[in-house]
Amino acid sequence: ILNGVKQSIRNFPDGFMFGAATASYQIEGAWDADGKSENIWDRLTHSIPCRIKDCSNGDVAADSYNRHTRDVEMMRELGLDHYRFSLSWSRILPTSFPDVINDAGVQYYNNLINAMLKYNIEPMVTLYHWDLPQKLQEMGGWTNPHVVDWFADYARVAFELFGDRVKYWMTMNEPHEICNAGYGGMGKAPQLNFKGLADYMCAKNLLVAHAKAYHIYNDEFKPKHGGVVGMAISAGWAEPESEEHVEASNEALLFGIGQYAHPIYTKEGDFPQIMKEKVAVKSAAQGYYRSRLIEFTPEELDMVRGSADFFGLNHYTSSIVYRSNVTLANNEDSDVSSYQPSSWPTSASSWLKQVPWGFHKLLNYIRDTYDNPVVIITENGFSTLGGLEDDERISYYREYLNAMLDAIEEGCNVAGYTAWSLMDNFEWLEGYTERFGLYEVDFTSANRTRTPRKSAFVYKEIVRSRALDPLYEPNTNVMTID
Ligand SMILES: O=S(=O)(O)CCCN1CCN(CCO[C@@H]2O[C@H](CO)[C@@H](O)[C@H](O)[C@H]2O)CC1
Repeated sequence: ILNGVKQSIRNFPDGFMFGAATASYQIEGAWDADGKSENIWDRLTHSIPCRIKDCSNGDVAADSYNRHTRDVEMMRELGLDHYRFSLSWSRILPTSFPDVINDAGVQYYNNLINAMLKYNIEPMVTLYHWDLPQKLQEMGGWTNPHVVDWFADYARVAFELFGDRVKYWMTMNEPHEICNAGYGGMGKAPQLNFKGLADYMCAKNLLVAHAKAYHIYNDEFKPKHGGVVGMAISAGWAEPESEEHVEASNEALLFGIGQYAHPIYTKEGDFPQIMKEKVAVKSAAQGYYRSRLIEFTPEELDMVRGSADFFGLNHYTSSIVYRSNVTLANNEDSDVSSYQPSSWPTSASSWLKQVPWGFHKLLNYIRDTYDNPVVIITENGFSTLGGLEDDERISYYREYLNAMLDAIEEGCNVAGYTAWSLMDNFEWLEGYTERFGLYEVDFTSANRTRTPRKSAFVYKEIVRSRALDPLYEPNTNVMTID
């Protein structure tokens, strides 16, 4: 009983998978060690260092390239079922192409995977988590249609190298960040900032590249290894400001999650109809001869439709949306505006507010819009400015897991949950100023000491007991491997 309210313990479904996630550029370091070649984040952080808030970079980061033993120990301390990490394309293929395979780089991933399997921790591998080889960006990167073959060739090498032990694959992490933020804005490398043009080229090429990799796995590797392939799509919930803005909310979701989920997870495939219509009309009005949104060919439509065995979802927060009546800037194709009320609990990240009911609504939306696919939460987590007594992060995890259990009780087919992140890491343009780790990393120490936060002990107990007990108070004196 807490404040007079009975606190009930909630159990997770049998077989539910609990994990934690990281990404190559954010944790590995060793940016040019043992034959790895330059990627677009090396280039951005080295050429314009203070584009990053603290003028830092991932040259060393958490030094996981040299510390996979400690990383696996942390997974064992938490008792994880799975660990999601990404492969560095330019560490495995230094020329970007399969003519040269970098054995030292492959060895790092083999050592990590083999150590995980030794302790029954399921590797969940993301092929691409934003660290494109710089050479490929110089040839147009994701706006160049040839990226489909570049990515497919890289994917086939990864399936050949690790497919005998890795059963859970994701092709891309957060296509919206890759394309809309990286090519349509300044939010991510390469900061091309051609909104309404390069972002749409990226979106189409990325989806076709994803599908090609999916079919390679499905045709050439699944028969002998039996794994699954999906994509980790990021999505915030869009809550209508009032009844009159419900249509604006639907449009925000279609331009957000729908841009990447519709082509893959709906029966008809393709970009959402309203997106195609709005961009075509706006493009014509601007005097473009063709729509700025690049169309799929009929063959591409068929290739992309149904190209996933599960729905990977990265979710953090929500916003309030309404139909804006301001005249839109050029190439702004969705006339929907959004904001986050100042009353919503904050985090160390300007965009991340604690809105658990938004998670519940988003899961119901995915159930209803994409015919209740198997969903794996591939990222969910909370940022602080540091410190080990992270009660806010504990509250966030409990609230979001509670909301997820509500959605599961309403029929949402959620098979697993992955906390972002196992450890503090390079938070892109925010550098090391925002911390997402269950483990704190001391970036001033030579061996990048990892220390469990209070939230690590709480998450460990959730994984051990397969239950959510809002009253559990951990003993944080010593972390053990049980
Ligand atoms: O949600 S709303 O629509 O109300 C506002 C959108 C704000 N976006 C959401 C996605 N986020 C990228 C998340 O990025 C993910 O999360 C981690 C923490 O940032 C990163 O470290 C991971 O690498 C990345 O996969 C950037 C900000």
